[in-house]
Amino acid sequence: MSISFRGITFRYWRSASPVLDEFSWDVPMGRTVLLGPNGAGKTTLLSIGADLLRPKRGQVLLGNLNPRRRTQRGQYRRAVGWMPQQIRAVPGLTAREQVAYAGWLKGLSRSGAWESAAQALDRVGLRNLMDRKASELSGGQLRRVGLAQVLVHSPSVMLLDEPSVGLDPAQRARFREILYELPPDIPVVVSTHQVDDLSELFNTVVVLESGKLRFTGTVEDFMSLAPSNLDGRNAEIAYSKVINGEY
Ligand SMILES: Nc1ncnc2c1ncn2[C@@H]1O[C@H](COP(=O)(O)OP(=O)(O)OP(=O)(O)O)[C@@H](O)[C@H]1O
Repeated sequence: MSISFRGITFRYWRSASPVLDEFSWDVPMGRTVLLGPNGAGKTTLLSIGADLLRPKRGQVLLGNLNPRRRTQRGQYRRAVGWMPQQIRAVPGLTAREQVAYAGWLKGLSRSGAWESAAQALDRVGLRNLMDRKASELSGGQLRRVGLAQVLVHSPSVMLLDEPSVGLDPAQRARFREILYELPPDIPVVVSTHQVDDLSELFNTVVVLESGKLRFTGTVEDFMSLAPSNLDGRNAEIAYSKVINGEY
């Protein structure tokens, strides 16, 4: 299912200027990395996609589903997998209960959510900790619970806000594998500041700055903005060129 942002204008309460102004973007299928400086509007954009923030003007559509229509809102939200920057432990729940609860909220049956939670936690490498209270997990482990909360209900679109921050190298590698295993025919948007392994992982690069799309293209197009033979710094150079308007 395709997701698109159409003419979105969004301003935080009491802010002088909008974060997004008449912003439009058709999110491509496959894995897209969303880059951009601090404050560019990445979290705001993804939160609108997850229907957690409501734009003043414009709309976001998932196929024909419009979350502004009350009758379609539930279906829209169930179809979107959203991983926020901060994952909170639900007090009193184990990791498995927390993930199962997320699955149940997204429309799975109780027993389906329970089974699916175990599988999702296994995928993120937390099988042996799934009966531990979520509040007793480390920050990195809790982030993996957050990812499991997305995987548990097999969504039609995934919006992941800085999902690999705080993961140790082995878990970061596992995260890359999970991304790689996702079906190619759903849009997956990953906001990140890490540009080290773009070409292995992503189909599309998007750079957002001051609420505007400064670049959108394939990883090859993006990397070609930097001169060759830079020993792995190509993505950083390409990113700087886009941000400095040098291409
Ligand atoms: N709750 C809020 N109230 C007012 N302004 C906000 C709020 N949240 C974010 N902003 C502002 O909106 C702009 C976009 O913020 P946003 O968090 O979307 O950026 P970002 O690209 O995700 O940044 P980062 O890379 O630091 O996570 C920033 O100028 C920020 O200060």
